[in-house]
Amino acid sequence: MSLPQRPDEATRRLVDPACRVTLAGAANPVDDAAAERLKATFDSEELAAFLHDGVDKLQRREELVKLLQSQPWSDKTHRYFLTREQEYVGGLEAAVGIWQQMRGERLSMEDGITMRSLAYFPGGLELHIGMFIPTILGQGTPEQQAKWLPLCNRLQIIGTYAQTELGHGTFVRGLQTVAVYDEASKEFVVHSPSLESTKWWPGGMGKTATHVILMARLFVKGKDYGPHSFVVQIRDLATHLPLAGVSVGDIGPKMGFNGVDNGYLSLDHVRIPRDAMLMRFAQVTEEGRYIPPPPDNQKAAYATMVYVRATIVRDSGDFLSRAVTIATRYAAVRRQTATKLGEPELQVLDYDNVQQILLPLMSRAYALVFMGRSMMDMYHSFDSARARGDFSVLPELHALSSGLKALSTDIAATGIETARRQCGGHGYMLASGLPTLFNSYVQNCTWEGDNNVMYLQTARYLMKAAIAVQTGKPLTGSAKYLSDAARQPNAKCQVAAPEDWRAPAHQLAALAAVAAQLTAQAAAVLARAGGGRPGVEGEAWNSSSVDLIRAARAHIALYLHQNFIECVEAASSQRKLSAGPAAVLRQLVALHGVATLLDAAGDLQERGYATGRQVALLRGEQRTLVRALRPNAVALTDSFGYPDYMLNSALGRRDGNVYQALLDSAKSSPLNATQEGPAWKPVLEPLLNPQARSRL
Ligand SMILES: CCC/C=C/C(=O)SCCNC(=O)CCNC(=O)[C@H](O)C(C)(C)COP(=O)([O-])OP(=O)([O-])OC[C@H]1O[C@@H](n2cnc3c(N)ncnc32)[C@H](O)[C@@H]1OP(=O)([O-])[O-]
Ligand SMILES: Cc1cc2nc3c(=O)[nH]c(=O)nc-3n(C[C@H](O)[C@H](O)[C@H](O)COP(=O)(O)OP(=O)(O)OC[C@H]3O[C@@H](n4cnc5c(N)ncnc54)[C@H](O)[C@@H]3O)c2cc1C
Repeated sequence: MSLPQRPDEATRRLVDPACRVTLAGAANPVDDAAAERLKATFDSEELAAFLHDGVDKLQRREELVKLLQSQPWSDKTHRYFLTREQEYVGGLEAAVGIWQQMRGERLSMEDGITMRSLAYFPGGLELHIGMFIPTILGQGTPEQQAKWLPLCNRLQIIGTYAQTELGHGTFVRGLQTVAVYDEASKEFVVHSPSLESTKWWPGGMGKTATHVILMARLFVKGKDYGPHSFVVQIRDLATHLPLAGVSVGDIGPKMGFNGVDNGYLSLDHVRIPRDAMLMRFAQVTEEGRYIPPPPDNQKAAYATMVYVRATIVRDSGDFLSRAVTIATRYAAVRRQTATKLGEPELQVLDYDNVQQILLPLMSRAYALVFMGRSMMDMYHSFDSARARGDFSVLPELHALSSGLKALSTDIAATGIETARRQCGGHGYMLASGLPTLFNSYVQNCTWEGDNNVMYLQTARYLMKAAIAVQTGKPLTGSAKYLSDAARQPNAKCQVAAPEDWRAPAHQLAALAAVAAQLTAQAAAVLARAGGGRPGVEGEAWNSSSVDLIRAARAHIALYLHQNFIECVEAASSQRKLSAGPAAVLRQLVALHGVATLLDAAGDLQERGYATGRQVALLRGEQRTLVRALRPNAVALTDSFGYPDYMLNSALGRRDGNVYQALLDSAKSSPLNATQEGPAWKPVLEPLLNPQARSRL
């Protein structure tokens, strides 16, 4: 059923005159959405093509959307009304459906990845694709890859990554699952020796996976060599029943992501062949000799975590930009409160407070999108170097990917919820798309390394850099600015007018000053706690962790902003963008710098780098930049290039027809399947129906 957007004539004649004025003033959201696009000062399609690496890629996405919309397994109409079991089965059907389409239509891997993100239906294959295959690729020998990867690619086996246990997630060296080499049979015996050693959390392990990458402590001839990776079959391929000695199941409902069957697993002296240990780096020979990984790659078994953290950084911009798209488009068509009776009500996006929240969030989404691309480039160049046996960039990559994983997911998770709250009551509807987006995103702050713990890994690197600075050693890489800061410990902010704060040079100088101060402070606190001895472990480290995390956050915030500036300047100087989109991106960069600095307003002043007046100028500049960007708000969401099918949001639809979409969605609620509702017979009728009540 379709209702008119404005009150019809008959209604207007019925209502009293005062009310009539308000009703007549109501605007049409579809007109508002169209009018917004006319305000734009740049070509949003050009920017969209740039962000998606070409018009042809965008067109291809449209074709893939059509393909998905024609399939029952990727229909999203009922997505918000599913039971846990339906979600689990549906998530798998979608993943398998995409895989079959790829095979049947001979689609490329890139098409498959795009289809997965368009359909976005997390399920039992997430870890097969996201960690099982990458671990075999990264840590398996060529022979092991040849054995396992074809089976993985044909979905003849399904795997997951089983590292975390009931008792240990963060402290990987504390894992209790063991893999003991038996020289007589040339097998490993994998075993869970305690309740705490039960594997807990691996995605898809509950009811889907047939195999796991098991992270277990390797024992050879009684010696403990710490966590190593093994491929272990847990279910029979013909019956899907657990193999002997394997106890496995689903861990139960979670805050979100319920299509994924996260699982538990306990092993009772299960025997696996020697070649089940992934031996690209560390090896155990037939006769039971342990060959360690190369000295500069002692953490080879942790490499999958570095890869996945890089992909998490990449995805953060994607998720935040979806939320910003929904909230901004809705704020542009939602009207609330007329300043004068009889005047049209204001678009919510024209309220200063809403703009001041949504547009900085937009700038953060763009910054994360660019960061994600750079992070993956960094990972791929490490991967090529690793193939040549060169691990020299790993410490820097680990420090950056850990800190960026933490900061980007903090920004994205907080940002999605902020965006949802800007949508008022309708943002609380699943049909808005925002609650599901938040609930299925927020675990990114925890998995693959809790964010506090990840900041502390970056801090470990920073503290070593701080010690190097103190001893006069030259620094390279992302912490190089610490040497410059040490040479000018009393540098002061040079901003004199509000617009000075737009200059990348002023912004970077201020962010570097904050990061350098917080690093120096953390180093001093750590040294004091350690009785003057520098160290990156133990009680002194623990009692300094608040300062360490602040320092790491500031270091990564600087890195994120610097990357945004460099990417936009490179695109502009290489003429990948024309003047219009380049100018708007520069405004976003400026706003991102200002918003990031405002997050650190206290730190800017605490040690006298900036004055209160300079911070006031910064705040004023944020207002100016937000107002300058306001006409482009909706066009900037268009440049993210999300098809309506992908967003699956009544509020974020491109055409602005939000109220009709909400009503249509409500009508598909299973509670509306009958007029009287499912509680009528068992509960309500005995109470309400006089005849039934008389029978009580
Ligand atoms: C799709 C997603 C689904 C989710 C899946 C999951 O969650 S799966 C489960 C995901 N689970 C998690 O993410 C668990 C999170 N926990 C961990 O990653 C680790 O246990 C830890 C990093 C917290 C500490 O580890 P530790 O106590 O062994 O280490 P330490 O602090 O004593 O440092 C020793 C040295 O190692 C270095 N180094 C460390 N890591 C790496 C690395 N990846 N690479 C390279 N290097 C690394 C470190 O810099 C240091 O170097 P230095 O200074 O000596 O030259
Ligand atoms: C949805 C979801 C899916 C997951 N999927 C998988 C999977 O597929 N495979 C898998 O193996 N694992 C998986 N995990 C597990 C995940 O990797 C861990 O939960 C994560 O690494 C955090 O570890 P933890 O749960 O032990 O937290 P804990 O370490 O118990 O953390 C609790 C608190 O202690 C703090 N803390 C802990 N250690 C330190 C420290 N050294 N210094 C300072 N603070 C500290 C943390 O910051 C946190 O605040 C998943 C988790 C979730 C939520």
